Amino acid sequence: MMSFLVVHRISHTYFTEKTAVTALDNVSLSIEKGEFVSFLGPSGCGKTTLLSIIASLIRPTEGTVMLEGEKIHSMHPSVGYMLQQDYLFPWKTIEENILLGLTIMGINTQETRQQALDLLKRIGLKGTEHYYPNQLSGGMRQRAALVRTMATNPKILLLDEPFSALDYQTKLKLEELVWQTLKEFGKTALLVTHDIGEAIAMSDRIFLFSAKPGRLVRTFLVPSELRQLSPFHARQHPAFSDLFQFLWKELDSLEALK
Ligand SMILES: Nc1ncnc2c1ncn2[C@@H]1O[C@H](COP(=O)(O)OP(=O)(O)OP(=O)(O)O)[C@@H](O)[C@H]1O
Repeated sequence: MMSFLVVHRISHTYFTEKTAVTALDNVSLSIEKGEFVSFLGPSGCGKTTLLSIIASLIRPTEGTVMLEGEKIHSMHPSVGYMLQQDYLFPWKTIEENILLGLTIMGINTQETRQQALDLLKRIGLKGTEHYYPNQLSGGMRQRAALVRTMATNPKILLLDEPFSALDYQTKLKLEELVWQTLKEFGKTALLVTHDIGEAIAMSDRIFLFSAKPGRLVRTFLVPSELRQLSPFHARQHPAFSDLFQFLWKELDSLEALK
């Protein structure tokens, strides 16, 4: 049976006037429904490029992406994207920001509105509906961005370093919240991160990339005792530090190659 998401022989070269940069070289991988995977690798290994290709923001030089057996060509309502910056519109309230996605997708109904506002309450933003983004902290804004991404009920969430601009404490709390929310709704998620600990704490599998050109080097299955635990608890498990050290060495040797 075909996997939920299939990335097949993707290569991508950015052409500028003077140069050609091969960001990805023949990357193939597949992800199952409900899995949480991370892309880990040195800076410039093409993680963001691959995410943008999956989101159809970039058309790859070669290769295909299939979601549930169908080729993805253009921006797809089944794919939700969450970035390092929240990209909330400053002139719209939190509620308006969240409902905007529903309107754009043509699914702004009483039911979808209610679901989005319920999720907003559940993740601790009750009472902020009529605030403007600049009246909230960075962590609160990222939570609002999560609700906005979830509101359209995407089948897969692409998370491009959504925690990296936050202070450490807020980051740990948000990792926990995102993990729990996605598990509860049975979502499939793909996280781009530089942070080895974050990748281990959140993922079922980790894809390790090398840079220049970006290649998929190895895939690691996170041990089941860690996978069952939420990120906060996984970080305290003895198996966490073993895997951390192992991945640290792997990444270090890839950095040395640069
Ligand atoms: N629009 C662009 N035009 C030209 N080159 C680009 C463009 N976007 C990315 N690149 C190059 O492609 C390579 C991969 O970039 P990408 O942003 O995908 O890597 P990354 O692994 O996400 O990096 P980081 O972890 O630093 O965000 C880099 O060498 C980068 O300089």
